[in-house]
Amino acid sequence: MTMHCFVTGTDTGVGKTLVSSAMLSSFAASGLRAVGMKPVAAGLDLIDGTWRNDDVERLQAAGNVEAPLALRCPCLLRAPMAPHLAAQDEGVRIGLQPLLSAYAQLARQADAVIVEGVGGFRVPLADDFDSADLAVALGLPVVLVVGLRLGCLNHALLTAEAIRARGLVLAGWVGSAIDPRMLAFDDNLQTLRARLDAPLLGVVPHLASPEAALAARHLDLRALRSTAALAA
Ligand SMILES: Nc1ncnc2c1ncn2[C@@H]1O[C@H](COP(=O)(O)OP(=O)(O)OP(=O)(O)O)[C@@H](O)[C@H]1O
Ligand SMILES: C[C@H](N)[C@H](N)CCCCCC(=O)O
Ligand SMILES: [Mg+2]
Repeated sequence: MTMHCFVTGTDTGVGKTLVSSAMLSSFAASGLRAVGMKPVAAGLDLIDGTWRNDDVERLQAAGNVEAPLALRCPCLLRAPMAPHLAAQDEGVRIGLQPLLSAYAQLARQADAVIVEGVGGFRVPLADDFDSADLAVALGLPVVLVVGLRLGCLNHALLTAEAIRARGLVLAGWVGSAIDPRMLAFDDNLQTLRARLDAPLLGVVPHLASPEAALAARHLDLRALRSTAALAA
């Protein structure tokens, strides 16, 4: 059975990479061939003479399939900003076909390709397509990461609506406690549980060391199996 999915979030900086890495770590530990893909990454840092993107590196570290960078991240952009603007600065245009082709190649080598979107669900990628169009073109079940902070109820509900409006399956959602001081934490979670109408795959508490394997302890991915079977 394949467990490929598209991970989106309520915003940028809400825990998509942490949760995607935790999913990869969990799938790899259960014996699946798991690989992370970041189709479009914006933000390169010069580390030891090499330009690196933190998301791409974290996803790679959490998976167990060796694949070339060109497949794991076909579109690496320098500036940490909206990807279509970063692309414009570099005089390039983000195209859908290279992203789909890279995904197809990864999917041939893995049981679980975890595709991390960029920012929130409707981030523009070019004049004529956005991140939601990419999810549709990939045809993957979607996992929504809700960064638990004030404002996340509205963002989560709008995102779930947008996912379903495109005919995609919201396979599950994960809460990530990005704000350790959030008021009424449990009541907010309960509100999301009651209204998202999708399986809760876990709540990652605010971790002092936000690492994949530690976050994975808070996930239960069994509910994804039924959706994966539908999508296969
Ligand atoms: N549960 C948590 N506990 C502690 N820190 C967290 C938690 N979830 C996320 N973080 C931290 O919040 C920051 C943003 O998380 P992450 O990089 O996973 O977000 P993202 O949604 O992938 O962002 P981007 O849109 O840039 O890809 C990171 O520093 C991460 O370690
Ligand atoms: C650079 C950052 N970490 C993300 N990768 C890009 C987020 C783009 C957000 C665009 C927007 O919704 O305004
Ligand atoms: Mg990320």
